[in-house]
Amino acid sequence: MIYKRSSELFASAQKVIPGGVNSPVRAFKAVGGDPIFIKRAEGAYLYDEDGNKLIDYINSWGPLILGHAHKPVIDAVIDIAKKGTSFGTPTEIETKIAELAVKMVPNIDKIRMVNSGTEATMSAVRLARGFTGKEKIIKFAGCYHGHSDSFLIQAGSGAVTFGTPNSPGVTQGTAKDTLLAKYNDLQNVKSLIEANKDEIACIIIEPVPGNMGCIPPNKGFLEGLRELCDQYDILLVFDEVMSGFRLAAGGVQERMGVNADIACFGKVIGGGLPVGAFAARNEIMDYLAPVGPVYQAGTLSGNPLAMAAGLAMLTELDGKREIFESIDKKTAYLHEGMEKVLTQNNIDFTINRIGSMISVHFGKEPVTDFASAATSANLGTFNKFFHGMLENGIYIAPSAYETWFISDALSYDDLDTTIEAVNKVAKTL
Ligand SMILES: Cc1ncc(COP(=O)(O)O)c(C=O)c1O
Ligand SMILES: NCC(=O)CCC(=O)O
Repeated sequence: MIYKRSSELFASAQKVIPGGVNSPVRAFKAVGGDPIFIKRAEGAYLYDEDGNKLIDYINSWGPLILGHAHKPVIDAVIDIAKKGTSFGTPTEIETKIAELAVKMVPNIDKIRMVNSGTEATMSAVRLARGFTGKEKIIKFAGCYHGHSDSFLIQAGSGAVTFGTPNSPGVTQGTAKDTLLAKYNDLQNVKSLIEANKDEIACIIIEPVPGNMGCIPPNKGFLEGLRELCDQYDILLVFDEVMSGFRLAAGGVQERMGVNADIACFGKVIGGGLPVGAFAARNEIMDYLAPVGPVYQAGTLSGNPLAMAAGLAMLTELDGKREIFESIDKKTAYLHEGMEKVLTQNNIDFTINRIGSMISVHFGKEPVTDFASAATSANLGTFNKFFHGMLENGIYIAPSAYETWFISDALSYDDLDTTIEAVNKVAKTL
């Protein structure tokens, strides 16, 4: 594959944009080489500026669960854009998407729209603090909740990929209110709570983490957190930015039957436009301004284009619930296929999967938390794997700490092509 024009565009970008990218994970800094500039995309495929066609396993980092340029979403955006792009007033479509989200997600009465997953989690924590009158929060090492200050403590995703899980710029004052727990370790959480009695507003968690690879929660772990939260009067915040409207119509709350007090969304809920949201039962949501005292706002929150894209996406998912089964089956097929060829090629690996979240780790040991994800990251092997896949026309995240984002636009032929590419690349590892 030739990436001449991409490299030229990257050279120009670097002069005026830090690192040439508007979000660090897009850079290939961890794997080496220049990022690929995309010209257009359709269904399961990206077409880059040099005319290469790639099978896409990033899908805009999750939102495009039905593939690129999905017609109902595109049509909805075009239609509404002709009527104006933003009014700064309430619009009917905001109520429509809220009604649909409240219907699809268990255990929520009201939802507030924001512009990103970061805003959703940041606002959820403020709400939890306001509601409980307590200040500390517990987060888990390796979980990523966006880039607001409280969360850049042992954060996953790009923060760990680029070696800054604790970012400079976060004050000591803020950092001291974020207590760090080990994922899948209930005893550790309990000790933290005991040591900070009556001070913890919420536990925030990716109920199925995707930002240290995909890590399934151990049996009883989420249930145990729910019990601890009930026992100690702590709110449980599920960050479902990645898992929401993906692992089930109602996210992890539905799929695993554990209720959160506040659920955060992003990615799929915006259909590829900038949307985040947080939701809870009335008692909690009515603590928000203008009803309650906790302030939260946004000039472009509930933007008509974004709401139209999100509504079209959720309408598709709600109307065709079989999509969730279809995408799970495709991911299971990919899982089995990759497992087979990696085994045949004597590669040390672990594949983690729940539904349509999957990650390949180049180590034999189980990957159950941040420490084991880091041990199995084997960056040298991963980087070779990444570039080998790319050379074979397969685009996966340029980081050993990301889940693959599967879309239902992938055909079984695409999956076979991918498995064959894994087979070829495995011989070079
Ligand atoms: C679980 C999780 N929470 C929050 C975020 C932040 O979302 P955004 O990038 O839209 O700010 C992300 C994605 O990056 C995420 O994966
Ligand atoms: N796992 C990280 C993401 O999904 C977010 C992408 C970004 O930060 O650009």
